[in-house]
Amino acid sequence: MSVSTSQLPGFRTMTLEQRLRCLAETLGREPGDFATALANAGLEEATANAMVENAIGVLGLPFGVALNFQVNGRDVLVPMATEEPSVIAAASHAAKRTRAGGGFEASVDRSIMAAQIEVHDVSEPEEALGRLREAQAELLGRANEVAKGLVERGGGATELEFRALGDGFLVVHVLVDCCDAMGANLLNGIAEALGPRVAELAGGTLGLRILSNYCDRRCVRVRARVPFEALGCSRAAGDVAAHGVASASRFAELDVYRAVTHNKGVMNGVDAVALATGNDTRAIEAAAHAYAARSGVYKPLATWRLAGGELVGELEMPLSVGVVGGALRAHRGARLALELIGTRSAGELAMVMGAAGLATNLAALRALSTEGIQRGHMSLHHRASTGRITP
Ligand SMILES: CC(C)(COP(=O)([O-])OP(=O)([O-])OC[C@H]1O[C@@H](n2cnc3c(N)ncnc32)[C@H](O)[C@@H]1OP(=O)([O-])[O-])[C@@H](O)C(=O)NCCC(=O)NCCSC(=O)C[C@@](C)(O)CC(=O)[O-]
Ligand SMILES: NC(=O)C1=CN([C@@H]2O[C@H](COP(=O)(O)OP(=O)(O)OC[C@H]3O[C@@H](n4cnc5c(N)ncnc54)[C@H](OP(=O)(O)O)[C@@H]3O)[C@@H](O)[C@H]2O)C=CC1
Repeated sequence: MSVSTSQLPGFRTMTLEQRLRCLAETLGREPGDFATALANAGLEEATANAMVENAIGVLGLPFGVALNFQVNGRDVLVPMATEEPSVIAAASHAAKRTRAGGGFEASVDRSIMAAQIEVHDVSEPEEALGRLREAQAELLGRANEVAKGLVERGGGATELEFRALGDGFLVVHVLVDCCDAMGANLLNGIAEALGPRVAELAGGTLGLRILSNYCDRRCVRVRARVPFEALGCSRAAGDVAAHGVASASRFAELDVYRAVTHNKGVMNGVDAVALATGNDTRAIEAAAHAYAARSGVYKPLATWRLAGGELVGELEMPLSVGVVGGALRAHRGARLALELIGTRSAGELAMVMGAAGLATNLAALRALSTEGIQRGHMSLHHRASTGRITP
């Protein structure tokens, strides 16, 4: 379901109950529906006990909504779960400013992940690779028998890759379009099903059979163009802010110590949406930082440039996220988060997550390069430390 607007005037000053009612109205739901969905932090103890081992309860985390987002022309409410004050305000703030340039434009690759099958003790790697290449059709067919459901949805195994790693190691990648799933369990199933035949063809010892979290074929790209005047209370202030953000971005490109913190600011948004929607933040983080270092030097995931009176931001990062399976099977709160975004597509979720990452990055750089981070961030920290939840 789509919302007609992600700008909800006065939302920040409402009580928690008023916010839930306002969201229900905005989404055309019964007042009270959302409160029910979020009861017990959106997760019953009995469900938690079935989800993990040795459970002793459910650990709460603040769950909020970032406003003002427009992604590919569509207004989107962005659910965020985070323990850190000022992240949701920052995202809403930057999203408000980007609206003047048309919001966020995003695109996403197909949901391609690689299942790795490793074989070692291979004495003749070149011959082994030849035999594996000849058996491609057979191996792909077997993979697609395991992933029947995916094939019916228009996905499934699409391609195989073979590499000799040296020292008798060889690895086969089964590339799979996992549609709207994150894909880990799916790919592990495929890797385990194909493993023995791959080892037989390679003439070696079967090793690991597991997906790779380095999903560099499953990237999201997000762009925002912000007119200078939208960045400050006057054209002059906007100019200063735009130049400050572009310079901060350049600093991150030149210095790894800065790039890591810069990317932490990106992940403020990405992880908060991932947590809210029940996605695997460890998988997302591992891939993001490997991608940031893909040239051999750790670089920013998002950059900002000046172009003809506009500040132009671009983010590119791998994102393996799902709107089915995983924690979503059991977690009411996470399902509510997806309902707020109004999507049933993993690609669309990835684009919203990327937009959230670019937004939190912009807000942080704008604050850092103008007044400094302490005023905005610490005033909200102070509010949290005094326990004042509602204004
Ligand atoms: C905190 C702000 C937004 C204040 O900024 P401000 O200019 O004082 O805000 P404002 O009162 O003028 O409000 C502007 C908009 O911000 C939002 N907003 C503003 N306040 C609230 C609030 N209380 N509750 C909800 N929304 C809020 C809201 O959308 C509001 O629009 P309005 O509702 O008025 O139409 C700004 O200073 C900011 O963006 N700071 C950056 C904060 C940040 O990045 N925090 C993350 C923690 S620091 C970190 O982890 C990362 C870092 C910094 O190390 C990364 C890096 O180094 O790159
Ligand atoms: N290294 C890692 O990152 C690892 C992560 N994990 C965990 O694995 C979980 C994610 O695995 P994943 O395989 O995504 O989840 P699940 O196995 O929970 O769910 C995926 C299944 O959902 C079904 N499905 C229904 N609708 C769709 C659709 N539209 N698109 C795609 N699939 C659909 C498919 O089954 P069917 O076709 O039969 O209907 C598919 O196999 C996460 O909890 C993650 O933390 C686990 C191991 C390792």
